[in-house]
Amino acid sequence: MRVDIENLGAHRGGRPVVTGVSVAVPSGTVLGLVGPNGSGKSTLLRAVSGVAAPSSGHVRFDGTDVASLSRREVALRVAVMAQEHSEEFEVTVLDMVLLGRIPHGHGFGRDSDRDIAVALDALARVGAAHLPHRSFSALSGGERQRVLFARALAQETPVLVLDEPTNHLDIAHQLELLDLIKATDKTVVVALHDLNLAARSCDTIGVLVDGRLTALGPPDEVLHTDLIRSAFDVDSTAVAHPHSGRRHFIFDARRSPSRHDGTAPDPSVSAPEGITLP
Ligand SMILES: Nc1ncnc2c1ncn2[C@@H]1O[C@H](COP(=O)(O)OP(=O)(O)OP(=O)(O)O)[C@@H](O)[C@H]1O
Repeated sequence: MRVDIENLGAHRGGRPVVTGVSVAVPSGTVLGLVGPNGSGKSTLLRAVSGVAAPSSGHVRFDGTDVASLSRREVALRVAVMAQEHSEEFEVTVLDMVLLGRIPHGHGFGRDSDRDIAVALDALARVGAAHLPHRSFSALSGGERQRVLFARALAQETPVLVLDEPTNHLDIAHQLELLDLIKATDKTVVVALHDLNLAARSCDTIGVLVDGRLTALGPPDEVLHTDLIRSAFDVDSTAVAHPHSGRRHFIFDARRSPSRHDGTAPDPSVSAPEGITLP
């Protein structure tokens, strides 16, 4: 399912925090959103998933404006994994994943054999096949995160909106989850903080700074040392991965905050021998 974000604006706490964002996400591709803390990634994702109405612009799923859809119609199209979770109530892991089946007319004890099979399969896909009868509130942060991703998968939607889904995950589970995202035929919009993992996992990268999309394109075109310096105030060195040849960043130092001051790249910074700068 194609997702079109058109000239989107969004408020938070009565204040505009996202302005004029336009991105077309072709069906089956992964758009990664990166940007500093507070740059508006979660706010944009809330608007894209229909959780909060945009203050201006449109989000369309295969041409249909999200604003024209009922909550159930939205939930049949997009599954959301939010950053903050308030799911502290006592439920088993299996029941938590079965909540993803509610838009299909099931859930709350009316689960069919298929619903349970879908939920167990989703748990197996995120490496949580051993957890279904545990209490959700007694899980570790990383286990919870994987269960919530399983719930999103169990919703069987063509679109996934994921806000920092790798939070709390150990490196093996980060890679596993991102590989699952990459392998799925779903359309995915995902906020990520790790630029190297984002480059590895996303077809397109959008960089948000102060609520505006400052760069958009394939990872190799968008992510470079100047961009990292201007968006994050961080000096970095780009190296070619010895096996894949893919560009990889080593983060050298936090600069004193200087965003938007037009600071030119420091000419004294050069590549160590054997290292390729972009
Ligand atoms: N509930 C809220 N009420 C008021 N302002 C909010 C609320 N949530 C976020 N904001 C503000 O909106 C702006 C954008 O926040 P948002 O959470 O979208 O950024 P983000 O890029 O997802 O950040 P992070 O990387 O820290 O998760 C920030 O200035 C933030 O302080």
